[in-house]
Amino acid sequence: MSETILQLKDASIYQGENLVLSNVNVEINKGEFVYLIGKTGTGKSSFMKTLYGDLPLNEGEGFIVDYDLKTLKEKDIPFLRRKLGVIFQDFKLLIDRTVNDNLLFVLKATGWKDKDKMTAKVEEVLTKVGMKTKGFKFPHELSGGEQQRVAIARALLNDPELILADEPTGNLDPQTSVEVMKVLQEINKNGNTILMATHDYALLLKYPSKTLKCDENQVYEVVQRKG
Ligand SMILES: Nc1ncnc2c1ncn2[C@@H]1O[C@H](COP(=O)(O)OP(=O)(O)OP(=O)(O)O)[C@@H](O)[C@H]1O
Repeated sequence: MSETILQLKDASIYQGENLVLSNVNVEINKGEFVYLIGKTGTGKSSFMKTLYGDLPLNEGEGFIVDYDLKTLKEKDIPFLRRKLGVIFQDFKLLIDRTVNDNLLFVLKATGWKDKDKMTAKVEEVLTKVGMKTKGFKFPHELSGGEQQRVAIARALLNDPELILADEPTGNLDPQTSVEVMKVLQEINKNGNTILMATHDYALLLKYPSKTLKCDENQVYEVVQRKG
């Protein structure tokens, strides 16, 4: 039987007083790669933010990696985020330290203590994204695509049950986007569940997968045409 990683039932998503999405019914199972598409302003980021606890869920039901979004407390959020790997359009790397130190910083902040294990973990995740030899570099010494690979490596540090990627290729040229996408596909093949918001239809066509669309305050699954 497939394991449910995310389930929203009749959920409404708000930005303050404004209703962004209503009657959201979405289920994501372990191992799936799911796109979230929709025009600008239709609520993709708000949807993602609700999932990682940046926006509260006040209406409907929402369960994500064993957390109930409806009863989520402020103090639970860091623990929820440890089970999620979040990737943003603008990478969000710390610019004042090397790639290795960016990753070690996250491990320390999430309670890792053993130096050897930390070094081994950093090497493991950098290897997964093809950046093993670049750990000594500072973010500004890397291309956009390389910085995004590091951000993906960072998202993998605590073996997340679900990766939420909000427009991860939004700042990259088409060729680099495909390279980053290949990394995400590889990670998915190795068992990680991924939800990726994007407006890059070229990627969707090249790597077809289950697709959810935000439109007119609704989220629904779209069937991709073949050929
Ligand atoms: N901080 C905020 N406060 C109030 N309203 C907001 C806020 N952020 C977004 N909104 C509104 O919520 C709606 C959905 O925005 P959201 O950013 O989720 O869309 P999106 O689909 O991710 O767009 P984009 O592709 O441009 O990132 C929009 O009408 C937007 O104006």
